[in-house]
Amino acid sequence: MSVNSVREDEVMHDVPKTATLLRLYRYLFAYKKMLAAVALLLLVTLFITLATPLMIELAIDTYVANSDAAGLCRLAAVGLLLFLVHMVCTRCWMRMMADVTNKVLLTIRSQLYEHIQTLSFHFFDSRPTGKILARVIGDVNSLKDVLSDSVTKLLPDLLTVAGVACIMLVKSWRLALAALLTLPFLVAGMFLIQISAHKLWQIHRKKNSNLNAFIHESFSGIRIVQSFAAEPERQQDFERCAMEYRDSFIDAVRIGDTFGALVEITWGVGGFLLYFIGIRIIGADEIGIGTFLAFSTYLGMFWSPIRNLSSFYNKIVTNISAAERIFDILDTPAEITSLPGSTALPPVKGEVRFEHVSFAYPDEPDKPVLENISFTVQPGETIALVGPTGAGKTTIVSLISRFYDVTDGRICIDGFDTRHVTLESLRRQMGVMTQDTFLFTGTVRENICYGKSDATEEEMIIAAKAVNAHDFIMKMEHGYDTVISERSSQLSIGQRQLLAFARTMLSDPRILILDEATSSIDTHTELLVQSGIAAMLQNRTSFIIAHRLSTIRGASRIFYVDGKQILESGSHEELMAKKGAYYRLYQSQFECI
Ligand SMILES: Nc1ncnc2c1ncn2[C@@H]1O[C@H](COP(=O)(O)OP(=O)(O)OP(=O)(O)O)[C@@H](O)[C@H]1O
Repeated sequence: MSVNSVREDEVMHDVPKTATLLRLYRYLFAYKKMLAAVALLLLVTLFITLATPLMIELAIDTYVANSDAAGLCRLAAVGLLLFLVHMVCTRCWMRMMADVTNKVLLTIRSQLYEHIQTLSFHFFDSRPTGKILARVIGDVNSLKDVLSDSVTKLLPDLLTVAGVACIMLVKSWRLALAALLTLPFLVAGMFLIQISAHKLWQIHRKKNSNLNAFIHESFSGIRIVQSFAAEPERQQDFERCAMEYRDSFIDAVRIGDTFGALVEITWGVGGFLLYFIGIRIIGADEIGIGTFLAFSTYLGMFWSPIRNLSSFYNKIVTNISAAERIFDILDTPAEITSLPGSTALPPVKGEVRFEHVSFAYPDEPDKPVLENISFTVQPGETIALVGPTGAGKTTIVSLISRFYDVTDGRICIDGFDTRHVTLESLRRQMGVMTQDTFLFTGTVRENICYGKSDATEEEMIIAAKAVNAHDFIMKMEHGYDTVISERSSQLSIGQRQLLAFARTMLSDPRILILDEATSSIDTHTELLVQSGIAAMLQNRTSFIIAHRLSTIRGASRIFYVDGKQILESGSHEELMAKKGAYYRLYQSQFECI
């Protein structure tokens, strides 16, 4: 199976940067009215900013030159008023933009989460969970600045540059051209730099993802790490991942920094050309001192937004790879979905029929795990699946819940092809319990009612009593309101299983799939678990990957799975009498129990 590991960089499809950017901006355009208001406020502030040097020019060349104190005071009053308007407008657009940006991030994150939930097991099988976390959390966060700066910096800076250039051209086209002569060099330089910068930021995002995955994996498996005293090795691996992360960051930042240097150089040369051409070629006497002063201020006003634009461009190059990674997941098709025209599966009795089913995992289509399997299980039957490890027992039960689609043949529940009924209606009638009993952080009550949130107190207690969970729950500090954590170290393995049984019992599935845990638990809990299982099996069709002797013997039929087939099927007595593969397995494994 090709699995992307914590040590391996993810493979991404190349998507044009402009396409990614436009797709990102579509989220912003959903807030057109707010953006229009922000743009209006920005225009007001821009107008005031652009008018300031003209007011200075007016003050010096007219009022100061003519010693007009009254005129100067009137101009100062107008200046103060404009300053206040500028301040209020700035506060308003900043708030509105922060609001829009946060709403967009929430939308993207929700879409990601919703989409990832629909993805098949194949998606989760093929990458570490930490890499998924990196996309939902880190990558989404890094879009924040791009989104907000696109409106608050890009728009005013572009308008400022255009406005200043126009004013400069109108006032003295020769001075303006002299000052802006270096601009084409800047644009060409930035284009060249961004090619390598984008690649380096893509690498950095992948290293960030590896580090996330490593940390997630290490702490999820901390018990194994500690029990093998493997902390030093893990530490070394961590340092390697962290160093790769750091180095990739330094490489990317270094090249990103050249954007700034390029702007400073072109700005400096532009300034020199302004003074050189202004004084030496045009002649200082042709230009008034006020005009020269205004021009110098405009030069700063022109290059300062250019510097902002270059750092914004740098930000886009830095973060576009995060957007690419987000859209990469959003574009991953949900392989297992309700097909168009699917109808809801009506409440079933529980007949399960495999018709010539073959199956290969999506990553290894040439290696079939099951070949041409056919059987029918009647409602209420208990089927024990046994066989050597890797034979395909888990695969068979995964196909019943449609966690994967069959490669060939079909699976019917009460005569309905599982691919032609809605996924929700199918899975709502199934109870799947794996060996790894997963409990959510929350109260015991929330965990039991997970599949049936509207269950009454009485229903919940009946379910817990039926599987022998009630007594130990009542002994817990707060009974059903005791908070347990995902790992719930305060619960034994057997108790965790009993809680999971109660959860399944309450949801009352017509078809139960149970991967029996082999873990050893104390004799008393073992007895409770056994009778819990017996209670769950009543009145429903059950498939159990069986390890317990009591389950195997009590099953209606046993399927011995091996060589991609169900080699033998029948009751315990029938298969023992046959003296075949099941008999040998039983002799070798179970006689010693
Ligand atoms: N997600 C997967 N992708 C690719 N191959 C897989 C996947 N899961 C299992 N396999 C392969 O399919 C085969 C059957 O696996 P399966 O888990 O069904 O066996 P099993 O009989 O349940 O084994 P065990 O008793 O050890 O749990 C094995 O060869 C296994 O390597």
